[in-house]
Amino acid sequence: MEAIISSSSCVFYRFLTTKDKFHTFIDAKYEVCQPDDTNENNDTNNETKESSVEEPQVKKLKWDPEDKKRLRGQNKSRPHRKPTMYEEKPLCVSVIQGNRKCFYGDKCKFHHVVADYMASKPPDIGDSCHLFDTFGKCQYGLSCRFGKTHTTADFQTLEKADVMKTYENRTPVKNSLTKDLQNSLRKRQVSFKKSEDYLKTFSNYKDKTEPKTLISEMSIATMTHKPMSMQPDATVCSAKRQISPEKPPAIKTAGPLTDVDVVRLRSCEKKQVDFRDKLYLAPLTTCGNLPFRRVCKRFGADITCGEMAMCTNLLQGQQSEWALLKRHESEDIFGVQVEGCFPDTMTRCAELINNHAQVDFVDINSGCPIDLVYKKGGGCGLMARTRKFEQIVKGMNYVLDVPLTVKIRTGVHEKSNIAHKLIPELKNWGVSMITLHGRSREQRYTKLADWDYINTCAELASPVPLFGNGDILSYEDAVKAKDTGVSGIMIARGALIKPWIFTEIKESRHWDISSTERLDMLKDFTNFGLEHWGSDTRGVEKTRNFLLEWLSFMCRYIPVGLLERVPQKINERPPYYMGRNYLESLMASQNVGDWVRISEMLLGPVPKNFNFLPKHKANSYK
Ligand SMILES: Cc1cc2nc3c(=O)[nH]c(=O)nc-3n(C[C@H](O)[C@H](O)[C@H](O)COP(=O)(O)O)c2cc1C
Repeated sequence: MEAIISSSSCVFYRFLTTKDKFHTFIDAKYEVCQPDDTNENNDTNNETKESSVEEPQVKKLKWDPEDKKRLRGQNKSRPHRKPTMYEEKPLCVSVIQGNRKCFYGDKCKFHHVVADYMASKPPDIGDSCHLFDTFGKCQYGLSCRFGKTHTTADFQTLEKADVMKTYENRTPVKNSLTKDLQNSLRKRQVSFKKSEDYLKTFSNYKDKTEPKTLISEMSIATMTHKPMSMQPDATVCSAKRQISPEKPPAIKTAGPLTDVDVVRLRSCEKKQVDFRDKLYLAPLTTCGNLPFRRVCKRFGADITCGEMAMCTNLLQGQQSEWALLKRHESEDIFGVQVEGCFPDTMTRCAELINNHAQVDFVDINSGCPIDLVYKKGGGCGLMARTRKFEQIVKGMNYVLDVPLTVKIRTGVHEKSNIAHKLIPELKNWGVSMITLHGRSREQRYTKLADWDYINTCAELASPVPLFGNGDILSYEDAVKAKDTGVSGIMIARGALIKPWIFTEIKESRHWDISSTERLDMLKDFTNFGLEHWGSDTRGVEKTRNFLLEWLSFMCRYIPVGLLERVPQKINERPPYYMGRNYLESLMASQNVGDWVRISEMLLGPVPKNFNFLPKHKANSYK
């Protein structure tokens, strides 16, 4: 290879087009792992205090602190700096919000004297504030890093009344956790009436406080909720009628009593979502945040899903976990993904989401391979714990008014696929859609997804829609995938590498996107990020961090105009090449220093002592 450019932090080589320069790219978001000694065929998982359902066969998992060091897929050793560390003494929120009384009084360690804060504040990043321009008001006021445009010489903050009017009574982002709900969850004052009804069907359920209802006499089997297309309405509806408690509780309404207050949705009246032939942006921990999803929506993604949330954390009212459920108004078909391993917590969590969030579907992540989840019996561990899986699916389906979907893998071990055995069961248990990632847990990303197997499974799943997932990076890949008979496709890394893949698929073309267009896309992301995480130093650094995580995938894109043969394949490592201009070369660099440089074009210089190592370390080379 011939070195062309050499700068302090990066070296590019002219793209020599011999095939031998391509070698398999082993992506290991979650590193490749060995089969572990969990007994897959038994319910060998832990019973923790979170579960009140007795499971006599359950073997306790011993928590060995030494194991922590060995947890795979966590990348725990990477340097971690909280965005709060970048500002020594921020301005107190009480001052930002208009000099209201500081809750912490004398003990508050933040600035209260505006002039002192302004003297120590780092310089502004840009001349216009996206929040001020868009909403007519910047809630970060004096602490905004683009604040000059909306701050007067005597430190007053400005507002644009006419622009503000457009946003009156409009909430572009939904599903925030309210303080009231958080307090109720912490004090365990939230009612899980429907979940309790369901959980009482277990003969070994411990809650002795509630009198038994009709439900306890019913077999779980009668509670199966098959999608409308598969089951005559009468079967489902009569089962539902039986399980209502004999005396319904008094109805609380916030106005006159209407049908909506009295008549609950029957399972056959569950909200329906037409999943077929849609492009589904995969749930992506860390990278699939709300600003990134907004970018993908603009490029044509049809279905979006929140990052995986842990059901126990949601039930505890953890703010950071609830942030994963947030939905932007542009996300018209939006679901949330939850992970858990017990029927009681998963059922309650579904009821909580049903009652307090606006979602179109709820997805169970039974494909997650990471040790932290798998060893507890969650993620793809559930695929081998069919009894628990059944109870979870039926319980969640019972409490949800929206469809329940499931994401699975081919199986746990490489040479023993189990998805085909599970799919007929999932149909019977009543899931509304199945996504199949065509690789096993053991394989991670080392081999190509098995689309022949996905095809077989799609036939088995019919009439329940099955989405195929794995290795789609071009519209040709998508066409081939659809030909296998799947109802739709899910795209994960392909969207991170080139979010415009959705446009390419919809328009059946290769888009030789320019580096300026890509920079504009990154600019949109940073603006959405500032809206989402804030335009103060903390928000700017959070936005930068998520931008860098994304750039660690995006650098793998090779511009169409430079390819010897189209399309680029996901499992081929991009060779070193020189772009058609400086920016294109910079965007192709696999050096963290260059990603940081791109972030500086959009978000100003990094703070002192800044360091970054991507979470998904397979993508970081320096
Ligand atoms: C960065 C990253 C984060 C992911 N996070 C999740 C997740 O939260 N939930 C999930 O079900 N799968 C997650 N996955 C797996 C993807 O959804 C998808 O199943 C997998 O990457 C295969 O699709 P692909 O070949 O199109 O990348 C993640 C994958 C990546 C690369």
